Amino acid sequence: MAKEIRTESLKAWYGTSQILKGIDLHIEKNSITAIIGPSGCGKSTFVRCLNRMHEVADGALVEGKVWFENQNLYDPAMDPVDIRRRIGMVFQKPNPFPTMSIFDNVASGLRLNGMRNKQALTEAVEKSLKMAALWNEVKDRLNHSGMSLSGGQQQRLCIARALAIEPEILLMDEPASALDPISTGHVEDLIGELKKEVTIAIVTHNMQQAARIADKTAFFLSGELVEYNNTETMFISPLDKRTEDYLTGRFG
Ligand SMILES: Nc1ncnc2c1ncn2[C@@H]1O[C@H](COP(=O)(O)OP(=O)(O)OP(=O)(O)O)[C@@H](O)[C@H]1O
Repeated sequence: MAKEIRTESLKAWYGTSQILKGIDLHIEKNSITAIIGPSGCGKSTFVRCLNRMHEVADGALVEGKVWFENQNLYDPAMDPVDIRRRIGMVFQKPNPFPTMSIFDNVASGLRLNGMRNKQALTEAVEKSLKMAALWNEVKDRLNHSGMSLSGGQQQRLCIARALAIEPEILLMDEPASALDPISTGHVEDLIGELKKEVTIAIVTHNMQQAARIADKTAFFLSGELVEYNNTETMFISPLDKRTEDYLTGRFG
């Protein structure tokens, strides 16, 4: 079931460089929130803090709180592995497990969680591939390598893999930037459908994409959240001059 997530004074560093300078952002449940801003402003770092991936990097540090419903994900009692299961991630470049079949790619997380029953696995794989709008294209070749698919199909396979373990939040870091316009369209349609099941935060460089799919948009600049609003409102009448300059292509 979809959940909301809310950051409170979220700060992040790589070594001595402070990347996030205290972000308060509410990502509402069953919505799509786009994170936009110029290169290097901290968008990826922000989403990686939401599922405790940031801390995996050398010299990385996080301060502040991330509320997942009423639990702070940075509470010492929280298990990062469990958090990453509940808050899934899809990356910029499709990254299917290269030695695995299509079926095994999608089943991998379920098997890690201990699911062994073949019938249950088969049903879950089918459901995830259907949710990722890939089932019809691969149902007759589930035992082929995941690498045999096109780039756009591989990205939908990665989305199916993330969905298989039924995350409550899905973080997407420029999921369509490596795809051609037709595949991008498929992935965008899919994201629009998925918000019924899962809350989505998506990093994108593509303003048109944010305008097409996001309910809410957050504009980041130099590690700060400059503006957050309904996407339409922000695009039509941004409140901050810096947002307007970015949206009109004056910088970034
Ligand atoms: N592993 C790392 N080690 C050190 N610095 C890093 C690392 N990853 C990112 N950075 C730095 O952190 C800053 C923010 O990077 P981040 O990837 O969060 O920005 P972004 O807004 O997502 O950028 P882009 O749009 O170019 O992907 C940048 O200055 C970047 O160079």
